[in-house]
Amino acid sequence: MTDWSDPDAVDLSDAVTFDRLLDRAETREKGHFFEFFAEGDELAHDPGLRLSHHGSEQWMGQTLNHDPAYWRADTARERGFEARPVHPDYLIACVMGITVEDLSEKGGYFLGRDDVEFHQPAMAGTPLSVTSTVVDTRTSSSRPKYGIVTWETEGRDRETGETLVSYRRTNMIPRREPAATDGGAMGEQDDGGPAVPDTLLSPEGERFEDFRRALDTAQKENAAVAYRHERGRTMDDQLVAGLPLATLNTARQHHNRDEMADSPSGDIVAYGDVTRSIALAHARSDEATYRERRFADERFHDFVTLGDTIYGFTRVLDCDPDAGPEQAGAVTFEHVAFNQDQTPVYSGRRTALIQRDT
Ligand SMILES: C/C(=C\C(=O)SCCNC(=O)CCNC(=O)[C@H](O)C(C)(C)COP(=O)(O)OP(=O)(O)OC[C@H]1O[C@@H](n2cnc3c(N)ncnc32)[C@H](O)[C@@H]1OP(=O)(O)O)C(=O)O
Repeated sequence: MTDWSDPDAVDLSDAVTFDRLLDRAETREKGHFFEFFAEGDELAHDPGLRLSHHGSEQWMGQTLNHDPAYWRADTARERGFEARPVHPDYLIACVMGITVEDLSEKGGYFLGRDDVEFHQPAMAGTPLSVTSTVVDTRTSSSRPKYGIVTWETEGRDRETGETLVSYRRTNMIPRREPAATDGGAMGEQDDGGPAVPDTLLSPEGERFEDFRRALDTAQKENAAVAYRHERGRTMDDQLVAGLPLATLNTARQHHNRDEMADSPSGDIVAYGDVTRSIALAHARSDEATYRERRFADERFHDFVTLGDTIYGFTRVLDCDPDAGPEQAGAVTFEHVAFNQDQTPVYSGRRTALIQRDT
């Protein structure tokens, strides 16, 4: 009988032999199918990511986030931070990146996020501890090969236990066995198209008062405050594969071109947090941000692949002069990331503190 543990028993460098072996081999799987998740389950994510200035600066540079408070200690102190924090987009991308191995590595898509709250600034050197709870699971009525899972996730400082960021996130997750569904229903089409305001106003400057004046004017004129941002950023390898890998995000969608060739996108797709961060950077370049507060109703509407260019569009929804410290007021925006074909790929509501006139 052949001793198959003998290193010379099979020649692994022979392509025909190797092909036959691969056909017989079981794949040691990563990630979980939809059926794994049950409401109430708690998962502790274990990768050892430590926030760093290097990671934050790499993220900010690549996504065009140039707010000096996250680059320079003196501006950080002027803005009321004890020390220079890491960027909140990098923080949330790291917290979510760590969870991918347990929650979404099997594939499927990141559909949206809600109730994003930044509890306190996060500092370089902080080791992360991240936990998630399954809050909802349901069958997708339109895609029998997928289920839809919602988790609540909290990212904490592993040493102090303090919560840094929390959110509720929804993904499409492949099922091990397809479900029987009616294939989904088509919504009714409106021939006339939705109503849009005749006039879109832009704030004259980048301070809280500029946004407030523009909103006041818009209300009197039956207009909306909404504008485009000029910059665009084309998705290259560094953005699509490099940044998610740097956050330990193991989703194959971002770095395995072989697997993604047969998927609906036909190629690797950008990490939703990268797409979002680019559109937010475009918006922040036209405002005097003081602090990020929260995000709601974030949705990822379409794929972003290599070579797509991401632009930004912003609508101003509300200005609250009483919600911030002396130096700033709270503005709620709706931001949209769109591609070179003017197709929206991300939208979300953001409340940020914007500096007042000095
Ligand atoms: C991280 C990470 C992964 C990523 O970052 S992946 C990159 C970011 N995400 C994407 O690129 C996804 C882009 N979106 C799409 O391509 C399409 O939305 C998609 C997923 C192909 C679905 O297109 P549809 O036209 O079929 O979209 P529907 O609006 O009909 O939605 C399909 C079902 O999903 C439900 N749904 C959609 N959004 C949400 C949401 N925010 N919350 C809850 N449920 C949502 C919708 O109700 C539909 O349900 P059915 O029962 O009717 O199927 C990572 O690994 O985590």
